[in-house]
This record gives sequence, structure tokens and C-alpha cells, in this order.
Amino acid sequence: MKPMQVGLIGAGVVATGVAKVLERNQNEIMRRAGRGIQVTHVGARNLDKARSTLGIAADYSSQLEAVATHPDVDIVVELIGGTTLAKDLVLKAIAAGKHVVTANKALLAVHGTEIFAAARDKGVMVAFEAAVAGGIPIIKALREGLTANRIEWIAGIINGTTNFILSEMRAKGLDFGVVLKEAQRLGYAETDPTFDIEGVDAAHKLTIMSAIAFGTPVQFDRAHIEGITKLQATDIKYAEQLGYRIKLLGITRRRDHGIELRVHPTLIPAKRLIANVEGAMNAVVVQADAVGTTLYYGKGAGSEPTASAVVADLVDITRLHTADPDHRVPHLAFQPDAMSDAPILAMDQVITSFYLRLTVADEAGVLSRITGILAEHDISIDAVLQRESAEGERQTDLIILTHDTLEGSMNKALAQMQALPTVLAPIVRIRKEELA
Ligand SMILES: NC(=O)C1=CN([C@@H]2O[C@H](COP(=O)(O)OP(=O)(O)OC[C@H]3O[C@@H](n4cnc5c(N)ncnc54)[C@H](O)[C@@H]3O)[C@@H](O)[C@H]2O)C=CC1
Ligand SMILES: N[C@@H](CC=O)C(=O)O
Ligand code: NA
Repeated sequence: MKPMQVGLIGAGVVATGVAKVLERNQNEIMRRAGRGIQVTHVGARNLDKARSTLGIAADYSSQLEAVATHPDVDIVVELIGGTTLAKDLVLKAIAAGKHVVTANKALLAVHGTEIFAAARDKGVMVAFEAAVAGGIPIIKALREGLTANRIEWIAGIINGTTNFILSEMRAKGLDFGVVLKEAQRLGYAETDPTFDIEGVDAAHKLTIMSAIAFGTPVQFDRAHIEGITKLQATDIKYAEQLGYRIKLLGITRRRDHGIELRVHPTLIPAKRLIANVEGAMNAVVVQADAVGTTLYYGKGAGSEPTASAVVADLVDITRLHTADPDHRVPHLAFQPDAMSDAPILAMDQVITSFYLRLTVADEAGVLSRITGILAEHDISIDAVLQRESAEGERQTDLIILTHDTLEGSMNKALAQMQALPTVLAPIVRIRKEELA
């Protein structure tokens, strides 16, 4: 049988990995897919550069749209990133009856609903395993492997760049900027690395996982997003003293009245496996009713790990290409007419626990005033740590860990505590999850 013909758009880090993996493993891939898969067309900005980085024989063109709609192309692989040109090309490819594979989480988190609907109308597939946690087959796990389950929550380290930065800063005491440059050099970071460090990339991925887990449309604009740029070394140190690690977590959880969707630095008990995920590695914990807790771990970024997921999607599409569209795995796991309208909860409706660091005057009665305010808002305390102040020092650090509470109650308590004359600096608040 004639090989499936692929139009590859983009010739960067991931595209290079795709070319290499397809070439190196072509025999095995053919045995698995039942027919060959070949990149026949490449769309790129700089053709000479693309030819030399990809190193494959194909028709190279700077007319990206022509590649996306070429009559000889069966599957379009979009690897340019961004949400404007990429959206246009993906929709044009779909309209031309092409299946699409993309690693572009930004595109799907923002425009997924429109893209999946267009694909359904045309009877083509849009596959995106590489878009969440790179090489870890988490989309397949959520959409197919766990399909018997009611999923309760997902918590993940889903941005390699920030986990790499936090790990290197903690282990080697390196500077934020130095480690970010190294992450860029290694090909982990987004074109605009603020997407990584401000938590936006993690929120894109979390939005996609949440939609698949709970059968809701993708709603990136409802996600609460905090990155790691305001995190201080002092808090990483105090968290360690209390038996916790701080990670940038994406958390989505089913509650009675809606769904939590949030990305922020989070204290996790150091004994949990996920707390020990270091470097650019990703890990996703899924809590589901029948299977219990499962953990998925692996490389979430980088050329070949991401290509592993892109090529797996190419094989999937090749296998399913002739199947009746109504009997294929739905894009977001649930049938389109059975989607839920559960709302994404506003952040003050979220239930979580907290780490607080207060810089306070070292005098009698301060602790009781603070615990009094927390009690007034029904916030119970899990642990308190007070730094021994040095001889003659008039202020100290007070660290408080709370039990679960409504974020809205904590906001009110924080405003009251901050107004106390004995609280001498802005209070640091980091959320904490026991993940059990
Ligand atoms: N690098 C990684 O580890 C991972 C990347 N991704 C996603 O994969 C996609 C590709 O990422 P990378 O390969 O890392 O990016 P990259 O920056 O290395 O490559 C992007 C390619 O697209 C081309 N391109 C961009 N805009 C273009 C335009 N307007 N016209 C023509 N060509 C254009 C660039 O010249 C380059 O060849 C992105 O959506 C990214 O978020 C997903 C998972 C992991
Ligand atoms: N910039 C991303 C790349 C993979 O999605 C990351 O650092 O995880
Ligand atoms: Na993946």
C-alpha cells in the first residue's frame, strides 16, 4: 500500500525530531501502522536552513498554505506554534480534508472548540498528544486508558522549563536568569519564554486535560494563572523545613458546583513521588474512582521526546484513517452531544490549603492576633514555625500552614492580617496540596 503522505509545516526543534524518528524507526513504524508514513512536503520560512536541519528529501516550499492543502498530502503536521497563522493553516488543512497532527497547546487551549468542530464536520482527525506533557502519552491515558473512570482531579508538573529552573535553583543555587537561558539552549522553552515562567504554557496544557477529563469545552480564559517569577528562595527553604517542596502545578478538580482550573506554585509533601520530579521532567497524577491514583512520568519537552508523541499520532491516524468517523475516539473523549456545562469555578470558590509567611514585629500577642483572625474565618491551622530572631532584632518570620479552606475566606483573612500594624511586609501566600 502507498505510504501515508505527510506535509510537515515548521522546521524547528520538534520538526527535526519528527524527521529523525520517522527515518530511524521507519521499519518498526510500518510494521505497527500497517503502511509507511513519509514526509513528502515541507513548509518552512527559510528553505535552505530547513533542508539542512531536517535532512530529508521532500518538496520544500515557503508557501505554507499550499503545503497544508496540497492534494498529495494526507496528514498535515503543524509545528510552527502560535495562534494566528497556525489556526489559519489548521482550519484550511481541515477544510481541504486533511487529518492534522499538532503539538500546539496554545492553539488548542484557545481555539480547540472551533477546530474540533470543523474536523468533525469534515470527518477528519486532529491529534495532539505532543501538546500536553510532550512525550508522555497522557492524552491517550485520559481519553482511552481511563475511559471507564469518573476522574476526580488531575495535578501535574506540565512545564519542563519551570521545573528545570526550580530544580537547578534549589540544587545548585543558580540564578533564575542563568537557568532560563540554559532551558532555552536545550530547546525546552517556548519562543516567548514568558509563556513558561508566567504559567501560561502550563495553563494551556491543563485546559486541554481538564476538558478531556470532565467532558467540558476548552476554556483557557477561565484558568487562574500564576507563574514562578515572584517565588522567593526564602519560601523554598521554609517549605523544606516543614517537609514540603514547591512545584509549579496545574490542578483541575471536580467540585459539587463546578471545576477548578488553576496553575500556581504549590507546596507538595516532599514524600510524594511528584515532589521529587526534577529537571525538565514532567509528571501528571490522576485521581479516578475505579483505578485510584495513577502517575505518568517522562520527558515533557525536547526534540525527540516530543516527536515521539507526534509520530505516535501519525501512526494512530494511519491506523484509523479508514474507520467510520462516528466510531473514532472523540477529540475531547466525550461525544460532542454529551458534553457537560459544569462551570469553571471563580478562584475565590476554590478549596485549598495555604502556606503563609508573615514578617511580624517580635513582640507578645502578635501570634494570637493572627490566629484569631484565621479562626474568625473558619481557617484551621496545621503547623506554625517561628524563626528564632537574632540578638537585638525587632522582627521575625512567622510561617503558618493551614488546612483546606475556601480561597475567598483566605483572601478576607489576608486583608485583615495585612492591616495589622505588627505585620511589617506584604504577606507571602503559597497554596498547598496534599495530593492524597
Ligand atoms: N520544543 C518543545 O519541547 C515542545 C514544543 N511544543 C510545541 O511544538 C511547536 C513547535 O515548537 P518548536 O519546534 O520547539 O519551535 P521552534 O521555534 O524550534 O520551531 C518553529 C518553526 O516554525 C517556523 N515558523 C514560525 N513561525 C513561522 C511563520 N510565520 N512562517 C513560517 N515558519 C514559521 C520557525 O521558523 C521554525 O522553523 C510549538 O507549538 C510548541 O509549543 C510542544 C511540546 C514540546
Ligand atoms: N516550553 C514547554 C515545552 C513543552 O511543551 C515546556 O517547557 O514544557
Ligand atoms: Na503527551
